[in-house]
This record gives sequence, C-alpha cells and structure tokens, in this order.
Amino acid sequence: METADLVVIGSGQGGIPLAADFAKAGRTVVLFERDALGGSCINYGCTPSKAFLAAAHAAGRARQSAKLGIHTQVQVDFPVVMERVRGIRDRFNQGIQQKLEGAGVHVVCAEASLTEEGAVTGGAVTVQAPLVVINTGTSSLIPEIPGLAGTPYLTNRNFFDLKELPKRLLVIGAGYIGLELGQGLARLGSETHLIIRGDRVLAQEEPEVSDTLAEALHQDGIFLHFKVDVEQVRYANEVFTLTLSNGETLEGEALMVVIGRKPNTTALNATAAGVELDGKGFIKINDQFQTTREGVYAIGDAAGQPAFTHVSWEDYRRLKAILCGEQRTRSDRVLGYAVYTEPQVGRVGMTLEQAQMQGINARAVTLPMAHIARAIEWGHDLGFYRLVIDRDTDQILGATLVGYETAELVHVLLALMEAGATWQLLERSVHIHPTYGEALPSLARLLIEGEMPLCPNLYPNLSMEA
Ligand SMILES: Cc1cc2nc3c(=O)[nH]c(=O)nc-3n(C[C@H](O)[C@H](O)[C@H](O)COP(=O)(O)OP(=O)(O)OC[C@H]3O[C@@H](n4cnc5c(N)ncnc54)[C@H](O)[C@@H]3O)c2cc1C
Ligand SMILES: NC(=O)c1ccc[n+]([C@@H]2O[C@H](COP(=O)([O-])OP(=O)(O)OC[C@H]3O[C@@H](n4cnc5c(N)ncnc54)[C@H](O)[C@@H]3O)[C@@H](O)[C@H]2O)c1
Repeated sequence: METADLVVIGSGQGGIPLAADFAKAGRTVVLFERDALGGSCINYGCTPSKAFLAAAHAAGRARQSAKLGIHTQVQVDFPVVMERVRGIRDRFNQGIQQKLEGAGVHVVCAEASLTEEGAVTGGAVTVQAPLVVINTGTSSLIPEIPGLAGTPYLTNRNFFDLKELPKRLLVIGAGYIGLELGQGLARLGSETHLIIRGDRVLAQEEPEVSDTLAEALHQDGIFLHFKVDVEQVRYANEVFTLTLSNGETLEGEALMVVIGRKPNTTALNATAAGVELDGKGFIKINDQFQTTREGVYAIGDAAGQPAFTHVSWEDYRRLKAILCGEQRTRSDRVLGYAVYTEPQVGRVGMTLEQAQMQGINARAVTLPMAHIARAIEWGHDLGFYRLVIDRDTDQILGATLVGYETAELVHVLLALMEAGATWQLLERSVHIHPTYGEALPSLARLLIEGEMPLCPNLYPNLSMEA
C-alpha cells in the first residue's frame, strides 16, 4: 500500500488546483480520475457548451440583424463548428494534464473507492492518507421512459461528438442545459421542440424570467410543448418518435435528455467507509466541507453545493484556507450564476420571494430593457433588470438581469454585495452613457419615492422678492 499526504478523488474544478497546490508545496499527492481529466466542466460542460454557443449565437445575431436593416444569409458549416468546439475542449484538457504533471501530482487513471479502514483504492493502487478530498461531480439523470434505454439519445456527454446537424431535435427538460443547447441547435438550423413538464421554462427562476425566455425561444422558431410528459420513446430508421401524455406524437432525428443531475457517489463505497450520503446520494458535509468521517472532505457538485464551476473552485480556496487553520465556512458566499441563452440571465443573491421567505423586509424594483437607451439603440430590448434590497438596512440583496450579456453586467452588483453596499451607493454613481451599465443606477433610482423634491433653501442668496 502507498502512502500520501493527500488523496483527491475526481479531477473536478476544485480537486485539480487543490492537488496541484499541495504537490507544489512539496506534499505527496495522488489523484484518481476514472474518465477525462478536467471533469464535466472542461470535457462535457462549460467549455464545449460555451464554445458551441459562440457559433450558435453568431448565427442567431446575424439573422436578427434584419431588424437593423441588415440582411444576411446564414450558412452553417456544422462539422467546422463542432471541430472548433472539440479543439478548444482538447486544448483545455491537455492544459490540465500539464498542470498536474508539472506540479508533480501522481495521477491514477481509475475509478476510486474508499475502504472501511479509510484508504482509497482504484485500479491496482491503494493509498493511505491523513487527508482525502472527494470531488466526483455529477452525471446525467435519465428517466425511466419505456423505450428510451438502448436508443442513441443525447446527453451533455455525447452532444459535443455530434458530426451532423440534426434536422429535427427533441429535447426533454427545459432547464439550463435544455435551453442553452436547445436554443443553440435551433440557431444553427435544427427544428427544435422543447418538452416541458410544467407550465414554464427554467422553472427555478422568477416567472418573468421564464416568460421572457419563452418569448425569445419563440422568436427563434422553437416549439414549446408545456404540461406534457413523454410516455413512450420509439427509435426506428434513425428517427425518434415520442408519444406525449396529451396523445400527440413528435418525431426527430435527435433526442436530447437533460432533466437534471445525479451525484457520482455510487462507486465510492461511501456509507460502508463511514461517509454518510443524503437521500439523493449527495455527500453530507458540515460548514467546513468535512464529511462524517474524520479526515475526509468533499467539495463541489457531489457535496450538494450549487452546481457551478466557480462554486467548486471557490470550495477549493475555502477548504485550503480551512486546512491552513483559517476560520472560513462554505456558506457565506455571494452566489452569482448565469444562463447563456439569448437573452442571458444574470443572477446574484436572493430574489424578492427568497428574501421574504427569510423574513426580510425586502423590496424589488424592475426596469424593462425597452426603457434603456443602449438596449433600444442596439436592438436588444427584450428583458428586464430587477434589484432586490433590504428596506431596513438599505443593503442590496440580489438582482436578476435578463438581457444582452448580463452574465458580465451582474458582476457590478455581485461586487457591491460582497462589499455590503447599500442601494444608495449604486444610485449616486454616475455610469457612462449610453451603456447597459448606466441602467443599474437608474434601477436604484426607482427606489426613491416620487419626484426628487427641491430643497427649501435652493439658491439661499437669491432674493425671491427681486
Ligand atoms: C452542459 C453543461 C454546461 C455547464 N455550464 C456551466 C457554466 O457555464 N458555468 C458553470 O459555472 N457551470 C456550468 N456547468 C456545471 C459545471 O460543469 C459543474 O458544476 C462543475 O464542473 C463542477 O463540478 P465538480 O468540480 O463538482 O466536478 P466535475 O467537474 O463533475 O468532476 C468530477 C470528476 O470526478 C470523476 N469521478 C467521479 N467519480 C469518480 C471515482 N469514483 N473515481 C475517480 N474519479 C471519479 C469524474 O469522472 C469527473 O471527471 C455545466 C454543466 C453542464 C453539464
Ligand atoms: N450556465 C450554467 O452555469 C450552466 C449550464 C448548464 C448546466 N449547469 C448546471 O448543471 C445543472 C444541470 O442542468 P440541467 O439542465 O440538466 O438541469 P436543470 O435542473 O437545470 O433542469 C432540468 C429540467 O428538467 C425538468 N424535468 C425533470 N424531470 C423531468 C422529466 N422526467 N421529464 C421532463 N422534464 C423533467 C425539470 O423540471 C427542469 O426544468 C444545472 O442545475 C446547473 O447547475 C449550469
């Protein structure tokens, strides 16, 4: 049996830098990875999806330029689009390999599990270490629909291997992945159908977000099928036929199943090793990322943290600080995230409803994009900006920005929130005209009740009787 100072299971977004930092500091580190180095973000998630969306949104924007008086004919070279995506993914993947090798991390290409004695074993390697960090992420959740198993359906895992643009695409699930990749393929030319269980897309967000996105998807020619389930899948002659709960049938050359994620914890032998899981299989951790077994920590998606790359990465920074003796916790962060549809959804902190549910005396103000000069001038007038504040402390609690490139703009509010700023600070800052950014102080100005009154001692030296 080998010994090491640290064992990392899974090369997720937090595990990689943690392993590299320890190794660079002269500690012996073993990292187990059962699949491609870099985890879901680099190989099957953020990196390829955003490279793919660059092409898709370029096509969408070119078509939409007709409303500016510019007429273009969009020709999509799908193999080139996907080659570029895979090229970027492969470069990032190789970068991770070099980072780990350069730092001196011993990488074991095998699925790892914990032993009851607290060692980690995978392939032909068993390692005993005082510190084990689990960063095993999640995989696609696949529903048990009759006829689905064994068909060549798509998930985020094989989507980026597509060689041909499907003529018709059927998507089960209208969350992050369904909307981003569904809108993407629609913009590249697939006739796209979203099959939605409930009555709105991106149902975890505020209803106005769902309404705005539904309008945008409609403008892209996407068919939205609300309040239906898929009862049966058939695959014959390279065509999928779905029977829906309302009796309708839909046909498509491709079927994408994107209904959420499940934690990669089955192979870990966690419970027997004293690492407790919750009812959905996520690893139970305390506020310092510690599992129920001493010396074993868990970070990222598998530990039930918000499923974003920047969260997993921030988990690494916080865990490293904790291991170095600092007083840090995992739950005091300002959480921001974005959905890369067009328009984008940039989110930070709490919604009005979330704040009120916590008993906060909260208030929200909303500014439609159609009232923002830059948005009108540039033809991006679908969406809105919303700010949530605490009436008692005046602090900014959260924001929802639906519009052009709001994943960037939302950082203004994220930074203000991190600094504990009040809305008055935002209100009195003078932003550049005409920008999307200048709408943020305008949004804060909506919190000033009524017209700004003239002060009674205006021009005190000016005689009113003259
Ligand atoms: C299509 C898609 C797009 C996304 N886009 C974004 C985005 O734009 N922005 C964003 O912030 N987030 C995005 N995400 C989410 C993001 O990818 C994850 O939240 C992020 O990768 C963090 O994951 P992680 O660090 O917990 O683990 P992961 O990155 O999932 O890595 C876990 C690794 O552990 C390995 N592993 C699992 N079990 C074992 C085992 N027993 N032994 C050895 N190895 C094991 C896996 O093979 C994997 O490589 C996206 C996700 C998807 C699917
Ligand atoms: N931009 C980003 O940061 C980004 C992009 C992609 C993914 N992600 C991460 O990955 C996670 C997973 O994304 P996702 O799109 O798979 O999940 P999701 O939770 O965002 O959406 C899944 C959708 O499928 C629906 N659904 C569930 N069961 C269903 C069923 N049987 N039939 C039909 N619909 C069903 C749900 O109601 C939900 O609307 C996200 O929560 C997010 O954290 C992030």
